[in-house]
Amino acid sequence: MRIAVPNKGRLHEPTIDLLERAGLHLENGADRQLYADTVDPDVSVLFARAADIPEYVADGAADMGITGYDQVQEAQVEDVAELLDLEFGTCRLVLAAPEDDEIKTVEDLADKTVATEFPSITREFFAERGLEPTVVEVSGATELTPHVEISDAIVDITSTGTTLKMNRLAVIEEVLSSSVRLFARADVCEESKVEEVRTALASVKQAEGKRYLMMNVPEKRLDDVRDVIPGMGGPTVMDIANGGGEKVAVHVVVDEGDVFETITDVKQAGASDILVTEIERLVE
Ligand SMILES: Nc1ncnc2c1ncn2[C@@H]1O[C@H](COP(=O)(O)OP(=O)(O)OP(=O)(O)O)[C@@H](O)[C@H]1O
Ligand SMILES: O=P(O)(O)OC[C@H]1O[C@H](OP(=O)(O)OP(=O)(O)O)[C@H](O)[C@@H]1O
Ligand SMILES: [Mg+2]
Repeated sequence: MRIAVPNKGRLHEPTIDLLERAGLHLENGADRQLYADTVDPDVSVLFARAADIPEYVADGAADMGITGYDQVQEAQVEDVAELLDLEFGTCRLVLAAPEDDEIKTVEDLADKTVATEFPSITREFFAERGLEPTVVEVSGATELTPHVEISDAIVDITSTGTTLKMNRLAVIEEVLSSSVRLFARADVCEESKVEEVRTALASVKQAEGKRYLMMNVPEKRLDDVRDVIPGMGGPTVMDIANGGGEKVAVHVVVDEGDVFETITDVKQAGASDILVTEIERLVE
């Protein structure tokens, strides 16, 4: 089973980090190498450009892929299925034109020129409105093109909006909203290794923003503590070895945002020896 992952750019690091946290530690994958092994002898990694990954998965160069939803849509590949939203690389593809221009609506672009790194998505966006502007494909610095008379408007990625602002461009409409996805070729989706990888990555996402709380509670106060715990599926209660049967250990998973309040509440309810730890993975 081979997973295609971004070889550079802003998605590279977070993707490798995610694989590592999922337990798929990379081996022999020094910089600039095309392939890397993982600790799992049945899983290897292929490094590729973010834009090429959907094609590689569809063609069989890899079986699974991790890249932006925008790239998957642009590649127009058939027979690949999305398995998981990895919730990073969050951005929007937007149609934008110079702030001081007379172009204010999608319709204003009917006979105009739009520059983009995403020609398929752009053509489809306009076609849905019965419009067919000239679409010019560029491979970067799209935001400059309206200012050098290559285009009247652009379809490009924005997240903070800084680049658009710097180039005095205003959003006309959102074309697509994107984040990084895990996907696989349809013919391998049912394979157990694919499900294993999906579960491992999902478990990392599940654990994000969660904390594990452990505490000791006098048995007679257990109900009071239980009442103030917001955790998932209720706490786990265990006898403490040599605890004389008077105290029990309570373990619970809570949202990070609830930790502060929960500690105060359980303490008041009689808990002591409270420990808070991070969770690496959580398989529900
Ligand atoms: N500003 C951004 N904020 C969040 N996600 C982004 C942003 N820019 C790009 N992305 C996401 O990252 C993907 C890859 O973009 P990136 O800029 O890393 O590569 P690239 O410039 O296409 O790669 P290359 O350098 O190989 O041409 C995009 O398709 C999109 O999904
Ligand atoms: O809304 P913002 O936060 O300003 O982000 C938008 C910018 O981010 C991306 O470029 P990137 O930084 O990846 O550079 P690139 O053009 O070299 O890909 C994208 O192409 C935009 O130019
Ligand atoms: Mg980029």
